[in-house]
Amino acid sequence: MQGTLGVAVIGTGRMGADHVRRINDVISGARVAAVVDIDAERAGRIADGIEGCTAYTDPAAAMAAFDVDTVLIASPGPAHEDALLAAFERDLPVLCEKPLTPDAASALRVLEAEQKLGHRLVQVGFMRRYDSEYLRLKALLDDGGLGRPLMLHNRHRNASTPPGFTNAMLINDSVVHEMDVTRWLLDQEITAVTVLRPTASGNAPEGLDDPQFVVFETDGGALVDVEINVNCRFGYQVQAEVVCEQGTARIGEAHTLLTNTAGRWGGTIAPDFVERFEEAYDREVQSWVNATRRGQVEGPSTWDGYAAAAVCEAGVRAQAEGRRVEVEMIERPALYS
Ligand SMILES: NC(=O)C1=CN([C@@H]2O[C@H](COP(=O)(O)OP(=O)(O)OC[C@H]3O[C@@H](n4cnc5c(N)ncnc54)[C@H](O)[C@@H]3O)[C@@H](O)[C@H]2O)C=CC1
Ligand SMILES: O=C1[C@@H](O)[C@H](O)[C@@H](O)[C@H](O)[C@H]1O
Repeated sequence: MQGTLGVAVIGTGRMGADHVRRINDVISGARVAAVVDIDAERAGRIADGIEGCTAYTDPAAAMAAFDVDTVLIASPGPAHEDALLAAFERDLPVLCEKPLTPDAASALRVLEAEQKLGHRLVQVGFMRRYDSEYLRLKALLDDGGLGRPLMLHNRHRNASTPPGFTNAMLINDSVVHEMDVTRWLLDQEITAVTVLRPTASGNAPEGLDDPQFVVFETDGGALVDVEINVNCRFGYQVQAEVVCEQGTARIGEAHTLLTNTAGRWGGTIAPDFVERFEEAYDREVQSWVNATRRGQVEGPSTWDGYAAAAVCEAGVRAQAEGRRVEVEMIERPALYS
């Protein structure tokens, strides 16, 4: 696909609006040709500020527009399947925000639909794979100098959660990122999940058990733990430390300016993911546009989205039933080998 790509951005909430800004002002090779939201006023407001951009309430109508070449899905997870299948009908490349879909059965339907097409169309928005610190950690592990990875410790802290955030969302919306980075960094599949809960924080809203401690086992024999702590109040932190046979490596602690002043030493903590992962989102969307213009599909695939959904399903059951749950997954299809 040559020339400037016309993108239809579906869902113009927090992430969608940020991706619209990114496509307009930050990256090259694409423009926002359409925005779609069930909230017509919201979509209209965004379209009004962009030359040549049309607002829609129906994703399929936007995809049918003559100037739409690609689709960026940033609606809530339960709306992804319909939007993905509509994009497949028109053979349009898609960048789909995580999660691919909210459960393994719907992710499998999407996986099967893409296989019927016979070629990949989807890049899933697991943006940590584009973060400079995670990329360095991945390169170090692939280099092999640290030896075999034995353990991976993760900390995932959010300042607060939006209203209505549930225990299942803690797994499906938040820990899903650690599921993806575990599979990607270690190049191993997750085979079982256990969820433990300490005493709930006084900051946790009614009905949410926060923080939680999640453990993954992998088919390569590694153990992975995740502190998920989404109402920590002090800011947004994502950290990882891998313990290998010949050494350890850690990211996420000092990616900021460090100052010494008045008897104090330290840096700042990002308030949220939009700031902490700003460069990663930029790199993710630019890579998607570049690959699409070359006629290629790269990055986290529908298979990665399905695998994460299968691990999420085990995680939600492990959480609800208070026991270790094994992950059930199909064999990796040839299209994703
Ligand atoms: N990669 C990352 O770090 C992050 C990814 N996300 C993901 O981005 C997606 C959107 O999340 P947010 O922007 O936080 O949600 P949001 O609630 O701020 O925005 C969602 C928007 O989609 C619209 N919408 C709802 N159903 C729709 C449909 N069927 N068709 C079109 N529009 C529809 C809503 O009216 C709203 O404007 C989710 O999949 C979420 O998991 C969210 C936060 C961070
Ligand atoms: O994807 C995201 C949110 O949906 C989720 O709620 C946060 O916990 C994550 O840190 C963020 O990256």
